[in-house]
Amino acid sequence: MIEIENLFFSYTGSPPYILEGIDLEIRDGEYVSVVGENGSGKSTLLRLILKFIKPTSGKIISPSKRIGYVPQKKDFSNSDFPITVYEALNSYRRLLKIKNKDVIMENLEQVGMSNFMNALMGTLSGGQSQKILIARALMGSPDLLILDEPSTGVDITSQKEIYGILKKTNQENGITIVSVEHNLDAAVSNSTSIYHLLGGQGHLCTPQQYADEFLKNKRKDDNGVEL
Ligand SMILES: Nc1ncnc2c1ncn2[C@@H]1O[C@H](COP(=O)(O)OP(=O)(O)OP(=O)(O)O)[C@@H](O)[C@H]1O
Repeated sequence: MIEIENLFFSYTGSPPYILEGIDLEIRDGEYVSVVGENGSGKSTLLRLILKFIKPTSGKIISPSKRIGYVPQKKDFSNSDFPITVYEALNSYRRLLKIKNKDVIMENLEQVGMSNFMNALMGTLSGGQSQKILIARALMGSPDLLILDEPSTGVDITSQKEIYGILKKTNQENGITIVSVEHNLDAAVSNSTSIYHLLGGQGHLCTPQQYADEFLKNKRKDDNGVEL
């Protein structure tokens, strides 16, 4: 469980705050999508949960020891430093001090990328590289998986596959997921809860409530007619 109590945060340490009095409980096994406008503090909240940064005031209690993290999409097309999928995952395996090399294949299979072991990272599509980043994040058998916009820059087919992988990871392997989402339909279809950040404050709701309260309004034109 992650417990956030009366959390305030600003990058300068003084007002104005990006996050103001956040109270949030995420139970084990949940799949929470964090949504909100650009600049509303979604990635900042993830960084706080990951302990990359500290709250200005308030508390975050997260007993998770093994956290997998999928950062915002990276560009691997740097031909000056070609690295294969295997090499990328193997160096991460060494970093985590996992002795058994089989984890590389097991995790590639889990994301449907076992045929890409020898492919250069720079040659992968956006969706394929995102799946490799998910495989990497799953390598240490995390109990908590944190993702920052998993489907941004990814084609529609790969998006479906990625959400399928995440849903399976959550439902079958019981891994808690906290994911920043710009894809609001995916957030509604896949999550168990949605955390909506607005004006520095957050509101936890069910996917159905979010769809009813917010998505419906977004889909109306300026005259209130549903699009
Ligand atoms: N390292 C930083 N130093 C100072 N300000 C920052 C830093 N990172 C983000 N900010 C500011 O904090 C605010 C929240 O940023 P954050 O990236 O958390 O928002 P977000 O909701 O994830 O946005 P987006 O949807 O555009 O990714 C923004 O005003 C941003 O400019």
